[in-house]
Amino acid sequence: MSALRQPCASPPLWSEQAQALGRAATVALHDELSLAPKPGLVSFADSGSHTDMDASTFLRSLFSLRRAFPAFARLGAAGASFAALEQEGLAAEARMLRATGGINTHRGAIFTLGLLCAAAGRLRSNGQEPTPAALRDALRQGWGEALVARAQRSAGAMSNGAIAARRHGLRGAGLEAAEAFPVLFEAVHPALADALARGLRPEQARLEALFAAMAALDDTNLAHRAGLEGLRHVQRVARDFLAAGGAAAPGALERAQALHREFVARRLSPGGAADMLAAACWLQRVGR
Ligand SMILES: CC(C)(COP(=O)(O)OP(=O)(O)OC[C@H]1O[C@@H](n2cnc3c(N)ncnc32)[C@H](O[C@H]2O[C@H](COP(=O)(O)OP(=O)(O)OP(=O)(O)O)[C@@H](O)[C@H]2O)[C@@H]1O)[C@@H](O)C(=O)NCCC(=O)NCCS
Ligand SMILES: Nc1ncnc2[nH]cnc12
Repeated sequence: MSALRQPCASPPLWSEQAQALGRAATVALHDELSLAPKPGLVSFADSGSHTDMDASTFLRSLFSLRRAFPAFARLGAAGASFAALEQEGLAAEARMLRATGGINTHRGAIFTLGLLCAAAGRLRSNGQEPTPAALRDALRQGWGEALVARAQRSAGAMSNGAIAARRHGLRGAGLEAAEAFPVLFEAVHPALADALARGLRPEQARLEALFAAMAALDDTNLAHRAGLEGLRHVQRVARDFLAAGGAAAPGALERAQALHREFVARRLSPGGAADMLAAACWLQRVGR
């Protein structure tokens, strides 16, 4: 057999595409990190409501994850089982924790963006575009049943998120995934896409998307730190911000900055909403 005919002489096209899908996830996490002001969250400006991490902790975490997201996309392209994705996710979490000295920077993001990369890899390997609708279908068809079973199994788990979800009857990360991320696809990504279509600058559009996430998500980080009252407060102020014209309104940046100060004073940190922003930035890059 000639060299040209040998199977696997060069990586298949979808392997390069998996690399691009995964790289877009790392870039999207950087998009999220670099947005400021961002109420209660870590940015290059400050550490928000956190005393154990700053932007350099997040950068170390990002660097440690650079191979994980292409791996998720390749697994998706190869038709991998949910168990294989979970194994990759746990290995990525372990690398993140080694890189950050045990601090949880991106556990939720590994889960959400990992699943999205896997779904996009699956689509690309079938010659399909990772549009929002196609991604939701691929998630449901590929791993929907396993995600539902996982959400039921983990209802008794002892993670911060599971405890908060149980105590307050919230839709945590597992349930969002089991329903193919309704908040991301129905609220956060549309807010980002619409803001860009209206001509807002990328940073303004990301601020709008972050507030859309804060308004709609049952963010278990908030409930863990500040109870149901803290979560509902954040959802209310986010809805008010959007109703007052959002990121395009005069004085929006000052209002976001004032909320940042208030959240820091109350130790509020919408980490789940930050993950939704990153996921929307990834979607904007790969699946318009
Ligand atoms: C499915 C898991 C993500 C586990 O989820 P679970 O709900 O059991 O609990 P947590 O371990 O608490 O993690 C959930 C993280 O998901 C983000 N999040 C919160 N609410 C939502 C929501 N409604 N929808 C989607 N995502 C949500 C959030 O992640 C971000 O915040 C973290 C940093 O916050 P911080 O304030 O520092 O929090 P902590 O250090 O935890 O506590 P304190 O400082 O307050 O004391 C950071 O992770 C952000 O990304 C939640 O934290 C998952 O662990 C799992 O099953 N993994 C398996 C492997 C895997 O990834 N598989 C992937 C493919 S199958
Ligand atoms: N920028 C950020 N600050 C704090 N927690 C987060 N979780 C995800 N992104 C975050």
